[in-house]
Amino acid sequence: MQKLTITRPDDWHLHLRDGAALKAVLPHTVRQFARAIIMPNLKPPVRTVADAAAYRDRILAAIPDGQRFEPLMTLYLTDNTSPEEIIQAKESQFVKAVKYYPAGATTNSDLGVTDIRQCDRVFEAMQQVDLPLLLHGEVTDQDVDMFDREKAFIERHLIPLKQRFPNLRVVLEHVTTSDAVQYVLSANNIAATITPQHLLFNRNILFQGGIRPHFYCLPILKREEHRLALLQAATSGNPKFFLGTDSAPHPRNGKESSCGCAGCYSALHAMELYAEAFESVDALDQLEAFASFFGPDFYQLPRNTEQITLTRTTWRVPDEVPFTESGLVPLRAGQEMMWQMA
Ligand SMILES: NC(=O)N[C@@H](CC(=O)O)C(=O)O
Ligand SMILES: [Zn+2]
Ligand SMILES: [Zn+2]
Repeated sequence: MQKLTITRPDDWHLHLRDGAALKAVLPHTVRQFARAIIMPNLKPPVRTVADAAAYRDRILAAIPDGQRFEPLMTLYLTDNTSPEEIIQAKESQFVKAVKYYPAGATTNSDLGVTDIRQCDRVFEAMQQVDLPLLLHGEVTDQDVDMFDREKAFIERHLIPLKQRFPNLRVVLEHVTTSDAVQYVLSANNIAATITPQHLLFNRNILFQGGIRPHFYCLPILKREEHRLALLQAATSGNPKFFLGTDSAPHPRNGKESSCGCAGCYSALHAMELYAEAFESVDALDQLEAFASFFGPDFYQLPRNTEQITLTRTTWRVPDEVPFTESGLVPLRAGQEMMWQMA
């Protein structure tokens, strides 16, 4: 195949940041995606409908002239989120989900939830108004090995949560293990997003010839057997698995540091990265449903009607793109790509 034309996709997990960073990265997403679920982990986080409305306006103002893009907003769940805020969120129409971060699990999660069982009144309201819950599904317990934190989250928190709220619609974000795939397949009212890096790389890439901070994200890359399980899930045609890049820009000096930030920048070339992953298992015919159908179906939104085209062309990922005071290193910087968006 030399050319692939599909319905314009959406990104169901995206970090756009704010200010100059937002202006630098948004055009990359807008070039490919019609809509995106916008993560609320700003500093300070997007905690209320009023915060989300203001952030949405800043995003809309940063869209390049003549282009169209719809930011789908989320609220950042804290110990203090009220059921009333959930009802207002649903009524707002532009808040599409609530995001749970365990306190301290990942970038800007300090104000996240300290004990998920304390949020039951909020989950009750979410189940009632049918507002999806998005999970950063990792425990933070220091006694749990870094590579087992997703599995432990499912066992300790997600299974009990689904028992308490069977009708609450949940997205287990950026799944990284075969355990997560198995669990999502086995339960009702749950879906999962999958990133390009977790489809393309296993944890070896983190240490290939030296330590490689630009492949460091959370949840961390896992063993090859897990990558293969994710690739199988993404290309299976099962609507429970859909596209969410988790593109998470950090300045170069924040990544190349003695204590580097977690997050891979993939918005520059997300669809090209996914195309490569799907082609590696001869499943390009499944890309459209994963990227453009299953996400809107889960969120009960119309599918896009425009199309995009990817062509088989070799090009080199830039070493860096302009960002803030320090540049931004995209995933796979300096390497050759096989697909290009027309
Ligand atoms: N994925 C990451 O490694 N980082 C994300 C946060 C997140 O999605 O956990 C970020 O905001 O930088
Ligand atoms: Zn996360
Ligand atoms: Zn994320």
